[in-house]
Amino acid sequence: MIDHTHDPRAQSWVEGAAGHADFPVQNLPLGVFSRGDGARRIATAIGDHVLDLAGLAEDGALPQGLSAALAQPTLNALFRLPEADRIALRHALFALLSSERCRLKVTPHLHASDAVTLHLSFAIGDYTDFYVGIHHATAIGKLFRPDNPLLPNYKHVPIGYHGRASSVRVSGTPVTRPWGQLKAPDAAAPEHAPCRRLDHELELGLWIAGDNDLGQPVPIADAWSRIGGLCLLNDWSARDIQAWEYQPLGPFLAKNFATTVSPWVITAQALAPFRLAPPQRPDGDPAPMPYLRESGDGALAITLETTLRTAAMREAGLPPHRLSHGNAREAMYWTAAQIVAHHASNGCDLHAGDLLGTGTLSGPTPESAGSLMELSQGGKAPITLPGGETRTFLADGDELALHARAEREGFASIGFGPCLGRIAPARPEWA
Ligand SMILES: O=C(O)/C=C/C(=O)CC(=O)CC(=O)O
Ligand SMILES: [Ca+2]
Ligand SMILES: [Mg+2]
Repeated sequence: MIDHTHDPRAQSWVEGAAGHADFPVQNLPLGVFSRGDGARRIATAIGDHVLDLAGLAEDGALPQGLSAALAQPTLNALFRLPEADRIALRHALFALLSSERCRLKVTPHLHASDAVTLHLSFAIGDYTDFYVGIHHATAIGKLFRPDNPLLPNYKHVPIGYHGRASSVRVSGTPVTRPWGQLKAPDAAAPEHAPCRRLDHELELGLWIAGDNDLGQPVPIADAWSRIGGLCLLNDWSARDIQAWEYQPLGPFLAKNFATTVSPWVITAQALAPFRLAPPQRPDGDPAPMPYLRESGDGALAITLETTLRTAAMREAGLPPHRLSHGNAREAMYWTAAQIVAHHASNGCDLHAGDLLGTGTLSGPTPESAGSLMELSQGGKAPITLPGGETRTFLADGDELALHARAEREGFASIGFGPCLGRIAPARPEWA
């Protein structure tokens, strides 16, 4: 059901918010900010401002039952509450920000976005990364396993691996080039050295809401109610370390040195109008098993983009260069709800603030590839950048940014805000 918070004609009185590219009043994402040495506080974004929800709640301007959760330094407590509470919060914020009469009450709690620091929005209990991008799985499979690109289980079971929550950081945190055991494709023996094939992976992150007890699966019909919201996620990947270490147990140190997420949680409520029918599965593909069978609207009308700006480009005043563009609907073989239902189908308990990555979201065309490994064809086809530099993988000083936008005819489009990381040089040798 579409409610009035999605009315494309609605506008906020906050200066610069009407028609804002990312944060018009139809978005109302949730996040955590601080000012100076101040404490972390929960906020929403409106135009080029953040609105302090803890402050508004202290003034009694938000539903009373939310005050304790809104006084926390993370979103965990808020996303442990029933979905109805976050719907009530969205409606209250929409009313406060779209009605001119509320200007006096709200204004003291608005802060310019460029005067605040944004933080990781949750204390992340667990992080799991899936592999739902079938075009990515096929392309990267060819590079890692030329004889055996898409493994026979892929179209039956959503493949995933357990990631590492401790090294997830918010957008803007530098990413230090990792050391590792690695083996160049043509080398006879492995060595211990800084990664030479540092890559990004363009993914969506799902923030889990609510809790299920150990032993209690999540039926597919309930899976969307367990998705609190989405963010962008960059699963930085050391391809030379990965190629050497990943068999037989899967990614380990090639992936867990850093994962970057965008700070704002684009809520499930904000995304409701952007849920669409998934693309038809090709003829001959197996139907999903009953526990994964979803009614009609599991795909997401979200466009995706990756940009790169090197140190030399910054120095020369050149803008970021678009590396890829595509969309989530075309990229995802399994939906957000299917990976939640699958994850809990053995009784695994998922908790508010857990993070699930979709897997790399590459489209079917070369320009929509979600990693440099694909864009440079395994390092064989260097990419030429404005200014004349070339890249196969990331160099020190490179700044890689992911962007996403939910877009659909008849609705105000809403942005995610960037998910960005700059590569810092490897540490000096320590051993
Ligand atoms: O095909 C492989 O062996 C490995 C692929 C990955 O890099 C794993 C991964 O992180 C999943 C993904 O992002 O799609
Ligand atoms: Ca990944
Ligand atoms: Mg990672």
